Amino acid sequence: MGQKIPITIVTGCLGSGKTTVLNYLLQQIDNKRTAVIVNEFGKAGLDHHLLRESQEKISLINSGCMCCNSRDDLEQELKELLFEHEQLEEGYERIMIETTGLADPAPIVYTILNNPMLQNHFDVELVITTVDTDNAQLQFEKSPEFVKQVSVSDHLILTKSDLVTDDTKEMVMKQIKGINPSAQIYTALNGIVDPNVLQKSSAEPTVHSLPERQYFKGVSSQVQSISFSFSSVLDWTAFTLWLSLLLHTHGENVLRVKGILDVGEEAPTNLNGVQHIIHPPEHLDNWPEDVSQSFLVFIVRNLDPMAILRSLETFQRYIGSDVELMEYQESV
Ligand SMILES: Nc1nc2c(ncn2[C@@H]2O[C@H](COP(=O)(O)OP(=O)(O)OP(=O)(O)O)[C@@H](O)[C@H]2O)c(=O)[nH]1
Repeated sequence: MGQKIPITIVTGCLGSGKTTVLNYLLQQIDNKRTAVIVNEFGKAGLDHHLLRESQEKISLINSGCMCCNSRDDLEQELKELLFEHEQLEEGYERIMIETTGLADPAPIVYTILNNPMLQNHFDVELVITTVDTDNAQLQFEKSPEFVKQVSVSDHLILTKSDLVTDDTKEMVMKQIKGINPSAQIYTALNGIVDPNVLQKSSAEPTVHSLPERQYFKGVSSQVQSISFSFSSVLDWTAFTLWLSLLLHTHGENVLRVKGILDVGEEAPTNLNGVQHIIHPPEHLDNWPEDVSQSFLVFIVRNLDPMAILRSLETFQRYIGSDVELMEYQESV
């Protein structure tokens, strides 16, 4: 089997600038080797037309929101792209999926990870969320999807900052850091963004720069993050058993879990999960700079983070290492 084809999911609230950013990025990369799947809500899809000018291969899934009811479509679309990929002299280098503004990205990731065939050929490498700075305040308060999109993202792109004051931009920045301290933040002006936004950083996840506690109201008020460190090598089997039990019971409320774990090999294992979905763990080549021991970060909603600590402490005998609380952050 060849290398897996990386998938980038671009999500963000309705009208937050996903298509604008995607259009720009497609002009910056070898778009002949990039396939784009656009999922639009409603029968008359528009974004794929906007993208078509810059793009050879573009598919539209418009039977509804992909996270709710179009997962079969997505599966089918990816299988077709794989078939094409194998026919092409130089196959696809990357697949980009633009979701509807209503989408919770987690089920999309789940569709891919839950299908052995897709899992063998595709790797969900990045989730990118566009954040409309002008509307972010309202979305924090009113849209649980928005909070989920921010929570599960690797990279966040602040859009439309030309429409707001510097103070508003600063506040939105603090709010999104409060929800997802480890995401990297970029800014786009009318879609123009640093193309490195498409590169997964080797330093992710980062828990060393957790921001100060932020205060704001809204849906995000129930979102909290907590991180732990481990003093010695972890027993991987016991650890995954513990994590499976936790996610089985509380998966809905665990928006994100990330970690760098020492499981007794030369370099650590990168753990990455979105809600109850855990990506296949990735063996890193080296320890990232500034990281010398295992750590784990959770972003949770409606779940007492201290319950995770207590549970870990109960299990630490089996996991093989003492656990220590690193950071605890409430978004309220
Ligand atoms: N002023 C300003 N307008 C922007 C910026 N980025 C995008 N827009 C505009 O915002 C509107 C919505 O942008 P789209 O890229 O269509 O947003 P979208 O997220 O793809 O929209 P949906 O697919 O409907 O969810 C368009 O009119 C864009 O021109 C920006 O940085 N500044």
